[in-house]
Amino acid sequence: MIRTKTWWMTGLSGAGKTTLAQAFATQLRELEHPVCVLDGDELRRGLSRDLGFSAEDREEQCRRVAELAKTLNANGILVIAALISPTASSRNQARAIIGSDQMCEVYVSTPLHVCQQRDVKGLYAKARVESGIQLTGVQSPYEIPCSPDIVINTDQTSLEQAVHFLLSQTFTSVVRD
Ligand SMILES: Nc1ncnc2c1ncn2[C@@H]1O[C@H](COP(=O)(O)OS(=O)(=O)O)[C@@H](OP(=O)(O)O)[C@H]1O
Ligand SMILES: Nc1ncnc2c1ncn2[C@@H]1O[C@H](COP(=O)(O)OP(=O)(O)O)[C@@H](O)[C@H]1O
Repeated sequence: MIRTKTWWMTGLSGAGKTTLAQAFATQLRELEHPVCVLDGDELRRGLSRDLGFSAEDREEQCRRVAELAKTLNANGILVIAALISPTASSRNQARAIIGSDQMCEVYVSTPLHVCQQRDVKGLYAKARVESGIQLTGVQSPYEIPCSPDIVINTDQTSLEQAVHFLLSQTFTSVVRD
């Protein structure tokens, strides 16, 4: 059994958070662990549709997702949160809500130029012509995590390798605990 926890994936838009979160969740489900993916982009279409991308709204988005994660964890469900969570304070707030022992901070460290090349949603192209969109890493800051538990650069690590690494870390930590 894995101790109930939350993997908090932080990184730029296009870094690979959603892709990695979904692939990791699939593997955990195959091992019969109940798991819920909380994706920032998706939650902003419902629960957080009142929020924009000001510094205050981003902090509030992270707070809401952390509260959800805490409740899910308390009900025995593993959580993978995929949020840009651009500031140290937003991630520290999440840790304070979820609990230090439960939260595993995963920095998806794919560099900006790779995210720009991928430009999955066309946001980087839009940011080149619209200065008002406050895109993270372009017009809005992203603070690099100081001491993440895990770092994954999807430019240098395949999806399969990254998921395998996350699984191996999960089971090592169970043995350690
Ligand atoms: N200005 C701006 N900056 C950043 N992101 C933007 C912006 N506008 C729209 N989007 C889309 O919103 C998704 C990020 O939402 P998050 O809740 O993860 O962001 S945050 O943690 O509150 O900063 C993000 O999803 P991902 O690409 O999956 O990261 C974007 O698709
Ligand atoms: N090793 C990898 N891990 C995850 N995504 C990758 C990898 N290599 C390429 N990609 C691609 O990068 C893009 C990442 O997009 P996405 O997962 O939506 O990022 P984010 O959620 O961080 O915005 C996807 O199109 C995905 O197929």
